Amino acid sequence: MARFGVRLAKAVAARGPLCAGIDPHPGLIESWGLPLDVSGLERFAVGATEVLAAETAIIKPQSAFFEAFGPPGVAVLDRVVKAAHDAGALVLLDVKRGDIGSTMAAYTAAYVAADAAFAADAVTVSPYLGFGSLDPAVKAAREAGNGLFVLARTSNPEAHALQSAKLPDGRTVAQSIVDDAAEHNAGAEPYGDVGVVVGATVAPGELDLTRLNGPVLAPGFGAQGATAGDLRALFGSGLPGVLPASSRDLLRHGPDAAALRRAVGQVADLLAGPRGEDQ
Ligand SMILES: O=C(O)c1cc(=O)[nH]c(=O)n1[C@@H]1O[C@H](COP(=O)(O)O)[C@@H](O)[C@H]1O
Repeated sequence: MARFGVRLAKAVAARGPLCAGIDPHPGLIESWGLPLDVSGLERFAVGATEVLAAETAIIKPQSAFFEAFGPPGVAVLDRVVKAAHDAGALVLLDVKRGDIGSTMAAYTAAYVAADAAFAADAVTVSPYLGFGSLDPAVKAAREAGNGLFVLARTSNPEAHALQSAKLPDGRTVAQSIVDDAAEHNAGAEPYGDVGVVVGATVAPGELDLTRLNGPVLAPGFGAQGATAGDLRALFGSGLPGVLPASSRDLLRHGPDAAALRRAVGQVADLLAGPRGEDQ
């Protein structure tokens, strides 16, 4: 199997950069007229995935909403991963794992090793036990042709104090994470397998991504207030390697499949700009 970076670039070239989030919030499940139980979760999440994964390059199921239903919810998450692959999308499992290296190795076996229990193409990981603690995951993901997205500068307002704090060498914590990811991606074409997460809500100029040579997941687009214009101001007008991610703002258009598809098309138009620049 080709490397994750190669597979992702190909999928984005074919279907555009939008990453559709599958976040089964209780309020959304109910707004789709479904019961707030595992059957409702399954109809919501698999139904949304079947539509969105046929339209987008990459789907990002948020594990927390499935875990909230206990083991049967996690079984639904597994079905979502399979449904996304059946519809031709890559799967970025949003689990935000991060632990000491030996425990990371176990998470790797769960998500991104060659014979992982969940067949994700990539997962979100947290570097706040030290970027080096992620090394077992980087190694195993690479060997399996999979990828990682490392939290660098997240979209939530609480993130600033910690992630924008300065290290003794003058860089911010977030910049040091981007730089560590860049080392893993050096020389890879079209880009490497170690992406970073940079919220679409982050102020332009805070980070230098020029050496990253990896994909950038940009959540916060839509429901958290960031616009296509904000994305262009933050990442440049071509948005190279950037995957704007939206969950609630897409899912609220369901359960009607045609309405969900239309919502994806509208977002794609906004991202393509320039007419939607300020919307
Ligand atoms: O890693 C993420 O996906 C993530 C990082 C971040 O900085 N901010 C952020 O909102 N997310 C996730 O992205 C999704 C955002 O959902 P919406 O705000 O509904 O589009 C949620 O699943 C969050 O957990």
